[in-house]
Amino acid sequence: MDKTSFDHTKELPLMEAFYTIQGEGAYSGKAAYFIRLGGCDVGCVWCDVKDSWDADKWPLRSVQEIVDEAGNYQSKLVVVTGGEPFMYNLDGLTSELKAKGFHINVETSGAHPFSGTVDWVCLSPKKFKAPMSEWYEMADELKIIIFNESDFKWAEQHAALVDDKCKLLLQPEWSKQEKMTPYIIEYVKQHPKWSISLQTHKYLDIP
Ligand SMILES: C[S@@+](CC[C@H](N)C(=O)[O-])C[C@H]1O[C@@H](n2cnc3c(N)ncnc32)[C@H](O)[C@@H]1O
Ligand SMILES: Nc1nc2[nH]cc(C(=O)O)c2c(=O)[nH]1
Ligand code: SF4
Ligand SMILES: [Mg+2]
Repeated sequence: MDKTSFDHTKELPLMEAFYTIQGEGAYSGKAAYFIRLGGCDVGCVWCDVKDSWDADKWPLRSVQEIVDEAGNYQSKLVVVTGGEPFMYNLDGLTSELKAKGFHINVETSGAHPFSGTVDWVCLSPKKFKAPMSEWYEMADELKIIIFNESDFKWAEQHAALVDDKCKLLLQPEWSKQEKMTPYIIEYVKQHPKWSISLQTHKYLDIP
């Protein structure tokens, strides 16, 4: 059966959902409820959540249940991530979250079309499957993962496509952070339109 042949507005494959501190990007340090949908076809060699890739591994959960559980915590900030959340039509999930008063941030590679209603888009383009063009004008932050030195060029190519208000972030790939962070520091000093984003949750040892 086609993995995506169900009504996405009613149910979605949920890998995990957890209340934590946003570790990355502009909202770093803010308490947030994370909804991690299963399924991704982008195939980043360094992905830190490869377990998410096979959507069939994760149970379909009703959108209503997912949203109800989000309501059990103090923060009204939700981060929808994955896997690649836009493999699915997010109209149902996001409209239910909005109805409950959530501020919705999404983490995406941009490799699939946009759907739903969201408040903040973190676009993290991947060489393995580049973003669709519609994402550039929607991005509130552009978060480029620096795995090797060629990624600085990749970063600039994407910075040229987003609009002026978009925050520009360089984030070291976790396994390469000791090697690449000094290059990122120097790059940001030379090109101050960029900021460093660290995966602070990994340093804090929280989810
Ligand atoms: C796991 S992805 C899920 C959302 C979406 N598939 C994406 O890639 O944007 C969440 C964020 O983690 C970043 N990320 C994944 N693996 C990483 C790693 N090994 N080091 C640093 N950042 C990583 C991604 O670039 C993305 O910004
Ligand atoms: N604390 C925390 N912050 C995050 N920011 C983006 C994450 C993700 O995997 O999408 C993530 C995550 O997995 N944990
Ligand atoms: S797009 Fe995101 S979830 Fe998919 S492989 Fe890349 S980092 Fe992992
Ligand atoms: Mg993560």
